[in-house]
Amino acid sequence: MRVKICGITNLKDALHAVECGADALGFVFYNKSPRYITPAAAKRIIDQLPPFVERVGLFVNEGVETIDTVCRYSDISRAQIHFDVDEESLAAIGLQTLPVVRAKGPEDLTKFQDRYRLVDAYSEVYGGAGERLNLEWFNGIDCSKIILAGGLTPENLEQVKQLGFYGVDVSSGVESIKGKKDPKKVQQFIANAKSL
Ligand SMILES: O=C(O)c1ccccc1NCC(=O)[C@H](O)[C@H](O)COP(=O)(O)O
Repeated sequence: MRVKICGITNLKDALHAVECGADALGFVFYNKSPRYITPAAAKRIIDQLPPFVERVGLFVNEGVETIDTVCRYSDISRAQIHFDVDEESLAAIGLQTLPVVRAKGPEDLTKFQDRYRLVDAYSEVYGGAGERLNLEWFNGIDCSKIILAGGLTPENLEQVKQLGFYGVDVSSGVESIKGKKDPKKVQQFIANAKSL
């Protein structure tokens, strides 16, 4: 099970998550988020990371040029797209992408079904809301290219064991306050995910 720790705002949390085995770190470039980080601050963190860590930049309602510019400057390896896009728009972005499905019901789970995608619970704040999805929606769905997000915690990860997700993503469920990760929760979340 791959693990993304999202909403990284400081070097200490970034290095701790990597030491615990995180496969990816998420950097929120949406300035209305309590986890917002500037491209310059993200670059300072990313420049200190060891090899083989996916650096995911999160974008809400940004144009291709902005996405490309920020990702190139901050050394982001994949752009996570939190707004409605089609395949043509994704292809125009100059690096690997991760489309986000903000699911309101099971009918949303087949969007981008041939792609690796992050499936999150729909929320008005675009993400990081701590809201769960109904896992029954995934029964009978090929989850091998889905990264599950939304209200996950070290304690509730067990519930997703049988569904065959490619990975899991978490932000608020491993925080002490918004924008600050709790080291013990991060360590437990990653250990539990890797044992599924
Ligand atoms: O985390 C945020 O504050 C955020 C703000 C705006 C767009 C996306 C955002 N996060 C996206 C993520 O991938 C979160 O990790 C995902 O929504 C799960 O969050 P949580 O339910 O808090 O684990």
